[in-house]
Amino acid sequence: MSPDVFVLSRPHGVVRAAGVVRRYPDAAAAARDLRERRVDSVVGALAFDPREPSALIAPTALYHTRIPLPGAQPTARRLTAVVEIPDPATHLARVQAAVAAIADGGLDKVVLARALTGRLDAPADVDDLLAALAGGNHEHNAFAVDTGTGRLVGASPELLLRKHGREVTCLPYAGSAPRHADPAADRRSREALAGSAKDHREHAFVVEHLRRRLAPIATDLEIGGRPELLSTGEMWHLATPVHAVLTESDSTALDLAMTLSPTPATCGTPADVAARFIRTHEEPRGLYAGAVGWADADGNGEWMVTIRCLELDRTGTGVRMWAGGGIVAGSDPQAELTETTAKLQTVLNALGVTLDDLPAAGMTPGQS
Ligand SMILES: C=C(O[C@H]1C=CC=C(C(=O)O)[C@@H]1O)C(=O)O
Repeated sequence: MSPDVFVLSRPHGVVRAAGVVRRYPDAAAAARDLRERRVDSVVGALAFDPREPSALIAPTALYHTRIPLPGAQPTARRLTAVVEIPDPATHLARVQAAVAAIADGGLDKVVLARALTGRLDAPADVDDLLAALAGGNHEHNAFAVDTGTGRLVGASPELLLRKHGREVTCLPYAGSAPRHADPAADRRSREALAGSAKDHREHAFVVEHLRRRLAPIATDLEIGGRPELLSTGEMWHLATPVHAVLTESDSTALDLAMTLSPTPATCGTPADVAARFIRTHEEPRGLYAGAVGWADADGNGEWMVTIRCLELDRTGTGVRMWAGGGIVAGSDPQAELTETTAKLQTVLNALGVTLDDLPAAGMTPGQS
């Protein structure tokens, strides 16, 4: 298994970290040590709920290369003892409850997630998994974090922030439609998303959150007009480029990640009401739906929204994966369940597990 405690592959290159100087479950302590240059860099994962433990590390060394990870074909595996958390009927009921809460007022958007756990027939090698994830999307996105109890591994397309000096770029994603192998069906799915008022509403909450958090700390703030349509191997998404120049240069990329995360791409609007809804209805998310990335003491770094991911236990056979979707007025529960299944395909494909192997899970493949 890889000796690296952290790997982030992006289209512009790979950042790796080796060795552990210190582990930080407390993100505020890591951010303070980095700001005060007590450590040179911090890598890892911020929890979704700031009150839950993060998995941050001050590593011995950080390495940058300018080439993304090469992709590789997944190794075929079997996943057994599959459990869906919650079961599909409960997820449908939660979506209905969210739509009702939105209709009652006081909540505009909430992102509801579900998890799937199981056991692989052979331990997953993190390097193989990273290569399969990087090979599954045209940007070669992939990440892996040593959490202390296992590995968090995934391929998030969603850039929370990239910071170089005072320059910041973000690429928020929200609004989704599944990809299809048949080009005509794939085009229809893309066009349906482009014309979906519900998905554009869902997307706008994320952009508005970034505007509100960045405007007070930026001299320049440019936000794209109509969202772009971008794709992963499995999904179409609406995405809006954001560019900001920060007023001051003292804050690090980790400080900024903590200011921006979680966005309404994984939590909701208003944030406190959505977070309460999630806490009441869901099992704790841990690291899913937080942020994963690196930051150095010069203030630079890059953080992705922690989606399209799974956690492997120490043995490399116990696996938990998640997918969520934004619920707004007009969301259809069955379509939301299908969307989470399509999003789970990112990690299922990389694991070499097919839906046919999951009859016990009651998962319904997206139409193609
Ligand atoms: C919360 C997830 O995706 C987010 C990112 C893109 C599109 C999303 C959506 O359309 O709901 C979600 O906000 C996930 O993949 O688990």
